[in-house]
Amino acid sequence: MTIVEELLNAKAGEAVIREVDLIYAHDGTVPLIIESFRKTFTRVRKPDKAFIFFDHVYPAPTVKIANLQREIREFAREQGIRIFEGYGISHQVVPEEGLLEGAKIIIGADSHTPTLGAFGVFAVGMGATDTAIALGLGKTWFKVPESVRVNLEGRLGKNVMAMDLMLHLIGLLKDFDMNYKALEFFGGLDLSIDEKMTIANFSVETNAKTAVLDNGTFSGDGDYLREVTIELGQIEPLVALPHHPSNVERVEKVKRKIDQVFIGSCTNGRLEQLRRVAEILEGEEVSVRTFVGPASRRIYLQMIKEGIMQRLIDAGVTVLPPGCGPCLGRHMGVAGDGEIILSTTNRNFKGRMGSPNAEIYLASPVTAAVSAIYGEITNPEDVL
Ligand SMILES: CC(C)[C@H](C(=O)O)[C@@H](O)C(=O)O
Ligand code: SF4
Repeated sequence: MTIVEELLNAKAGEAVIREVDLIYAHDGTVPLIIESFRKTFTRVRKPDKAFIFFDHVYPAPTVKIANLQREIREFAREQGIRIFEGYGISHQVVPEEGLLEGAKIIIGADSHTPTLGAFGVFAVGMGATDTAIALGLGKTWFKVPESVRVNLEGRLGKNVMAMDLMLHLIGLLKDFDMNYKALEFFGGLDLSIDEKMTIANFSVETNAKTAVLDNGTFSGDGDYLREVTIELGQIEPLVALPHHPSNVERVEKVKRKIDQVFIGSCTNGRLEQLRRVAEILEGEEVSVRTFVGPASRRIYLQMIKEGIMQRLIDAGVTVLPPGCGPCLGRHMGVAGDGEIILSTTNRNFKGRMGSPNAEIYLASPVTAAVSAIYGEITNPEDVL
């Protein structure tokens, strides 16, 4: 069986109905869910298994958003659902706050819900209507996806991160139709959970339905659609050029002056990544505006304890409150016309971070940190 078949206890291609162990949504999607929910239901079936996170545009920057957030608070109160305000990005806070305990099948009203696949669970993103139905019924239907198997061998080089591995993989799969397929990763067991979450998170950009990493308990002896083996030691620092994450190039080939750097998000805003950034920036100074957004409050606190915060601030970085930050171009550092942004996030579509006339390049936190010092996209292998 593939991992997904094991988790859903059914063969690929079958349609199954399953109880959902955990359902979550955020300030960006709850208003639509409420609208959908009210058409059919009055009560959330399992309020203790449902959670709301304020992470996307928080604290509210406009009256309109403040009012939407009031509506969400009211709905949550009425239904007995807990809201996590100011805790950080949902996909990070769910495991950090222990909400994943005992859960195997998870749905989230956010496309990056498969981030949780790093923990060996089946986690998928759903739209507002499907999420509303799952909230009302406590269960939902799935078509069991077919899987592509990725074998990770060896170790990443010292200046290479999980983000580079994923840029490499998205390049490899560029012409392969990943629609409604799952990515299953085997090997790489010595990668930290922070980096494993980057792998599961970025998998979404290949168009995969979900991703799951073997935690050593799965057989992985199923029928895979395709098998890819990646020698981690051979991966070089990479960058995604505008306007798609699969538009991958070796960093050394991209000489581009930049206006802004953002290091953070559910892709790369965890401790392992921010520790690397702080090591690189220690005693240095950034030459372009640089924002660092910790993915959660716990990470933020740990940054203070470990002296990461001090080193970043000394280097001229602006540290943002925990949350999505400028990742989706709604607040806290939106891109202006003609600006060139280097970001450790997962999407660089036109207009994603603000102006449609801005250009967004995606890279690892290591590449982003050295580039922030030099003010242009810089190969870490040349300078570290
Ligand atoms: C706003 C939200 C619905 C969206 C998503 O689902 O992914 C966002 O998190 C993103 O990264 O584009
Ligand atoms: S950090 Fe970015 S990619 Fe992640 S949930 Fe927020 S907006 Fe989506």
